[in-house]
Amino acid sequence: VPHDQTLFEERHLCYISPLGKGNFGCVELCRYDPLGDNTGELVAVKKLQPNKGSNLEDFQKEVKMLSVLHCDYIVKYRGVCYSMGRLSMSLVMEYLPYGSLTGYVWTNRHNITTRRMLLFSSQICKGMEYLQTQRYVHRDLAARNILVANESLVKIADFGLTKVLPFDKEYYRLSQPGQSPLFWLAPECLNENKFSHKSDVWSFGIVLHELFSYCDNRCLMFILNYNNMFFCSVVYSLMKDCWTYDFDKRPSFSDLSKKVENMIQDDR
Ligand SMILES: C[C@H](Nc1nc(-c2c[nH]c3ncc(Cl)cc23)ncc1F)C(=O)NCC(F)(F)F
Repeated sequence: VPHDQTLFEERHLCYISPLGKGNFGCVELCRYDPLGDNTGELVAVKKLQPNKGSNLEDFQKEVKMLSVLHCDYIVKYRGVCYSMGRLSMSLVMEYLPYGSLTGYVWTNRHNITTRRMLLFSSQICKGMEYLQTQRYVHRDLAARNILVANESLVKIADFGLTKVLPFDKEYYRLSQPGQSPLFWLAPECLNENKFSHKSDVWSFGIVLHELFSYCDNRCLMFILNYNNMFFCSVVYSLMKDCWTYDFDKRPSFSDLSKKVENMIQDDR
């Protein structure tokens, strides 16, 4: 029987440190070290806090959704770890050493260029385009949910609120107001609990705003040195496109991908 690479044995999963908390439970940095010689790989392990509202069923859906995604711009699923005799499970993902985009951009705000921001924006668009091909609506696209793999690669993560569109509708209507932080939500989400690829586009506009204001939401420190004024205004018009009130008139992620690619070409 071929060894199941996606099954992690709890006894070999060595806790190292906490990575963060979410509304579901927590994510921890662990080393999966079956040889017991510290040569095992580092992984991010998402543990469900059973009593924290989100139940095992939702968690199992999140695991299933992530396990079928294969894209360079989406955090990689590694597998699951069962404990307490399959009564509880953890989601094992690749560990991205540079952490969340929020922290990365703020820490590196003095030497991060417009070009690199545009590269990150383009990668997020491509990741979202891929999600759209799977009919996934992320519903929580924000800089805090983007991870940095290295100086020139970011990945979309945290599929805890993601929904799959029904086959016959291009939007998902929540039965009651969701848990996404309001600032990132499109008007139709707030007014009608309607989520779609276009409401993810609205959130992408907020991510652009976060990126180009160095994830410092207190003030709009746009990149104001004069040679960037051009990009500043072009980036600003891109954000405004994403914030078109009527979701039918909002650009798609493939439209946005092309626009950002053109801006990167123009930046040569
Ligand atoms: C609750 C957890 N929070 C955090 N995670 C990490 C992290 C570093 N490196 C990582 N590598 C793989 C993963 Cl899954 C997380 C991290 N860093 C800071 C955090 F606050 C989380 O999942 N946040 C959502 C998202 F993953 F999108 F950032």
